[in-house]
Amino acid sequence: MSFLELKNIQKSYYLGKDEFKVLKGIDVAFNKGEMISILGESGGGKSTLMNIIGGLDSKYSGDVLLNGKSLKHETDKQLDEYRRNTIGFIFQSFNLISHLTLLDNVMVPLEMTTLSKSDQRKRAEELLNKVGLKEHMHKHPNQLSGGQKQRVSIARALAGDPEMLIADEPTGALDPQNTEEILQILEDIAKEGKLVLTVTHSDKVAAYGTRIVHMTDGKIDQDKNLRDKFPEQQDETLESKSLSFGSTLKMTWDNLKYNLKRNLLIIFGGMIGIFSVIFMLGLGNGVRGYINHEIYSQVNPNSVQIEHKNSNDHSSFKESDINRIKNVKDISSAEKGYDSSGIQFKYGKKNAQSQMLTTSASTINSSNIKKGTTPKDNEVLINKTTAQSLNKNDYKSLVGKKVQTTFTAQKDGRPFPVTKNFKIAGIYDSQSPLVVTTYNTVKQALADNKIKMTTTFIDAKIKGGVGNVTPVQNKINAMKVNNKKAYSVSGAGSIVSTLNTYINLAIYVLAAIAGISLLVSAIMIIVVLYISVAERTKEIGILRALGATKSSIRMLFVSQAVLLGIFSSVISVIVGYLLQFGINSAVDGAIGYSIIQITPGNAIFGIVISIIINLLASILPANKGAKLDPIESLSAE
Ligand SMILES: Nc1ncnc2c1ncn2[C@@H]1O[C@H](COP(=O)(O)OP(=O)(O)OP(=O)(O)O)[C@@H](O)[C@H]1O
Repeated sequence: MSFLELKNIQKSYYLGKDEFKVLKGIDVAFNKGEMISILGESGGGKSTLMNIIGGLDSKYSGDVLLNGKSLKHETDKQLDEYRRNTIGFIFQSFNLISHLTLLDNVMVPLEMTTLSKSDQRKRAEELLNKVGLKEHMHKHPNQLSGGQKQRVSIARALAGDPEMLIADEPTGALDPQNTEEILQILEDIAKEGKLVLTVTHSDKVAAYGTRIVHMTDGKIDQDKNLRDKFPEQQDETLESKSLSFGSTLKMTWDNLKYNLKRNLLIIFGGMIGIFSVIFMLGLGNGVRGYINHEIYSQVNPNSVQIEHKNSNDHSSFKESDINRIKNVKDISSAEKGYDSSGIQFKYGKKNAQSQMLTTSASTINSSNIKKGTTPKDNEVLINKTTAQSLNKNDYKSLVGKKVQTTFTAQKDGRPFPVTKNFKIAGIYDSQSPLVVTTYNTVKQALADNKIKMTTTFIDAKIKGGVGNVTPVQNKINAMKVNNKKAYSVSGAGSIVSTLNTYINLAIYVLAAIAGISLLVSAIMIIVVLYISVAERTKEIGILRALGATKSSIRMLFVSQAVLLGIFSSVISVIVGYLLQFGINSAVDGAIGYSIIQITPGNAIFGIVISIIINLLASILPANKGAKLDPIESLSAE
């Protein structure tokens, strides 16, 4: 059984409906240790035959048998494997990958073997040494002479330890001296027991082989042994695998570095979109935080007051009302409350006024109390403006002092002024002109005037964040007593909550507008990748010839897009944080608040969205690259 056997191989090309028969029935057998020169007229079908033998073309009739096993009807994957394991290609135009160093070019087939990284490198260096180029291994192909390039391509063809070498016009572009040297290397390879198939036009080159096969008009018309073939050797071959993700990534990385300026521009373009989104979100967080901070410093948004739905109803709330409110989910407490408008103070000769007396201490944020504490029985908490009216020079000294306080109550359906001396428990600084005291204090003051205490509102507190306020308010507003809506809720929380909804809406609209530039960068990535596929068509052909699978080619472009996305977004995040630092340092002094707050969540969102967009943008170009025909790609200029 021969190593390689061709049986009645026929191949036609079609131009429209016209059939051009190129191979018209090739029957021939080759063995390892042979150095075969394929001679023939130009256009006789030699390259077409080599493509079939090399597993690059599977559209033919007849059969190619390798060790008796047919190559036909094989899947793409099996043909990829066949090229990796069995074939090494050497081309007339060398077909080295220009953005990789010599070492990396030779490493490509080795990365498709199961050898360890260090063994791969060792073997690549040995092979470069064998062809006399070890000291040039860090150069790029464009820094070499033609003869040197061909030697690199021989080293690369041998790297995967193939059983057969296909050399299509290997010396076509070389001077006589280099031709001689290359042929010597090819002969040495045959001597090692490999099958070497060399396509040539030159009789001189053909004479170097052990056998000449001549083709005319798509058929073999001469098959002549020149000398004995070299002995076959049974040595272990390298086990192959498809290109690993890491190797693909490294190739992409090398390509990015090779086209550095262009890629920096693309990264910059992508950055604009991601940066705008991250920055808008950060600014939104800052503005929302600032507004909330300002509001919360004045009031407690989780404190609500429940009044009668009917504003003409001045009746006292009952225990049953309080229990009803207490049972509402997320209400942490509900207490009797009293309020009255139009408060007057007298301290010595000084008078002052305040808008409202309330028993709801929680409406005042305790952090705003400048001096003293919240009031106990027979005490009041007043605001700074009121205190300053009573003692301009040293308002804080009023804490602990007694002031005459007058508020208006209802007696027999008429307004009735109630006057009593209360101790000032504390002074707070806020714009709300409230006077706070306890329920019992009011009750006692009214009793002194023979007035029955009325609970004018229910003072309730809501658990959790400000987000709980609106739902709880809605529930209470909807509650019915005797089939009628009974309560009306007021408090700062619902305003804060509504305000936040509007601010969030504005942030998302702004971020979405900024996001339009992401669409632009996605289109940019699509265009760039299509250009990249066009530029790297030859490289795709080379990689496919070396046994890379379609998915490896796809991965090459997907990883290019993803890497670009990672770089743009990570730089955007860094720039965003730097700008945040700069702006906040400048503004902090003026408003006492960090107005830009990019959260880790925003940063991660930016990076993830950038990767997803680039990933999606890479699908079409990457598929185009993967589907390219290896033979056509190899002939790309
Ligand atoms: N993709 C193709 N579509 C149509 N015709 C093709 C295609 N590839 C090759 N041919 C034709 O097939 C014939 C054989 O081409 P092939 O390249 O195999 O010849 P060759 O013997 O290698 O020639 P040369 O020595 O000049 O390289 C030629 O006439 C060529 O024009």
